[in-house]
Amino acid sequence: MVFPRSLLGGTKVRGFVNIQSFFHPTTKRSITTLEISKLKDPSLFCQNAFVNGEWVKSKTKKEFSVLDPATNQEIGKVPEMNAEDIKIAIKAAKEAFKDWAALTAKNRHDFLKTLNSFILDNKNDLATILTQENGKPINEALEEIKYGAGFIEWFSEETRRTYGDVIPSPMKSNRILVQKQPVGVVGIITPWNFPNAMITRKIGAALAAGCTVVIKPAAATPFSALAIAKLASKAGFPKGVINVVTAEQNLKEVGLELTTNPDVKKISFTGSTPVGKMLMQQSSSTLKKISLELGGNAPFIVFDDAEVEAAVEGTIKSKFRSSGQTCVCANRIYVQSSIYAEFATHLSEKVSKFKIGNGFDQQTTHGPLIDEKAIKKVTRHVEDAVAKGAEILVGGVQRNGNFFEPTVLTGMTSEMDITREETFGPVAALYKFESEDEVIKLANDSNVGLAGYLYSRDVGRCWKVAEALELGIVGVNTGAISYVEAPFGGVKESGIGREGSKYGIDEYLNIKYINFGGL
Ligand SMILES: NC(=O)c1ccc[n+]([C@@H]2O[C@H](COP(=O)([O-])OP(=O)(O)OC[C@H]3O[C@@H](n4cnc5c(N)ncnc54)[C@H](O)[C@@H]3O)[C@@H](O)[C@H]2O)c1
Ligand SMILES: O=CCCC(=O)O
Repeated sequence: MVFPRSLLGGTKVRGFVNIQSFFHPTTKRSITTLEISKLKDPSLFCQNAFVNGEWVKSKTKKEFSVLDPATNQEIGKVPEMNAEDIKIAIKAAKEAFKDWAALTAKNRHDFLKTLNSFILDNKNDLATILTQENGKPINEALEEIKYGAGFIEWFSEETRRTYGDVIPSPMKSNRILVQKQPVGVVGIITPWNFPNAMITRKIGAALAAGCTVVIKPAAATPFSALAIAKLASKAGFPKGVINVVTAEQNLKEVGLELTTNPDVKKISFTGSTPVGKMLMQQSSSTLKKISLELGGNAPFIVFDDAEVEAAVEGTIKSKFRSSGQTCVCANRIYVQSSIYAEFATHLSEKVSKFKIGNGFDQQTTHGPLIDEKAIKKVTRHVEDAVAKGAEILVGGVQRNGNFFEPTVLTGMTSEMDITREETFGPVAALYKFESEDEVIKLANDSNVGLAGYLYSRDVGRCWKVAEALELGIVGVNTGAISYVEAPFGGVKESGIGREGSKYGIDEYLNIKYINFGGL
């Protein structure tokens, strides 16, 4: 069920917002328009998988369709691969590994630097492919392409800094040497919400370290991954170093092959916590190294000494990026009681001005959700909250297809589903709190710990609360936290390992200790 307009009281909800202004008529654009048909370089739109330097179909001869989430129109088809196909890709990556790992760091730097410049040269086409398959507004897609290219550039530089150590030995005749070596073939599994950057964040580090990769992108967004492979192939990467495999129905057997094949030495996964746990379990059979970037349930805390306008801006940045479909999106917004009403009013005013629509329309500020399943989850969260006493200040309604109105809820309590589950949609849920100790306790009352945010002008409080939060990432007086230079990752059930930053490359390196004697 979705909320009928009558339940929301016509065009006004609690005197705040004209919800009619949400609807962006251009959402009704012709479903025959496919922006990918206008690419400057049409060869970037690839409908085959990429294995051992070749564009291939599946042994199954089957394909699956990829839909534009804004219109549900088919964009194209990619191969439905099975375990046999994946074995071939893994074998290619294994064969390529020896030579790739043996290159000098400077050689690998040069390959990655070329890929970085090819991505930037083609950023408009890559953004078009991304918006077509993911739905996010074109300018946001462009930002993602630049963010994604940044990881390739960053790790092209880090490859030359994989330093070892010489450690003082307890023996006069010996020296303890530490060398870092690539782990081998890496299986990479990525989600649909950042179809470009979640791949480049991993392959940048893996390739820089000297590993080769088999990438399995999300079934909803394979074209961004295949476009990266096309550019890598144009950049001259040797065959087998980068492979991209695709699957939808055969997901389980493909995942099983990647996680149990003894030639894969590491799994790097970004996605939901339940799938991450399962892949970790499967990977234990061959004891693979593992990195997991999983779900979050970000607390966003606004103390009464914060600048309310700045906190509202930060909330919008954090909560509504990609229509709420990021792992670091604010999920529980805790506002101190004395400024709660003021904060809710300001936030609602801003949110009511958003324009939902097709990502290719310049007026659109927020695109569709990825699919019907996502709409159902958001709807369930809103319905559950309302049934348990929350009030809708703005939105709360599904529009046509995969569009959901950006929503602000007040009167949230711990019993509501949103408190425990990541909504992954455009719902700002406001909770009232009284004291610092209380809000730290509430924020930490979660099985996951990826990102969180706090706003206050009291420096002592900022330090104390930031250190007390059980999270991998804390934004203090900012709603933006993602940079290639910063370590990205969570604690608790949000995952294992860090991506980006100077730490990211270590996830793809083994430490070898050489006891050098006879001196
Ligand atoms: N921590 C991070 O850096 C980060 C970044 C982005 C997204 N996420 C999380 O990702 C989730 C949303 O993404 P999603 O819905 O695509 O997650 P998901 O776990 O359903 O899927 C992620 C990837 O895993 C694949 N997959 C699913 N089942 C599989 C199986 N049995 N074997 C092998 N592969 C399998 C999917 O095809 C996809 O490629 C959210 O929970 C979000 O918080 C985390
Ligand atoms: O969705 C999670 C990753 C988004 C980011 O890198 O900021």
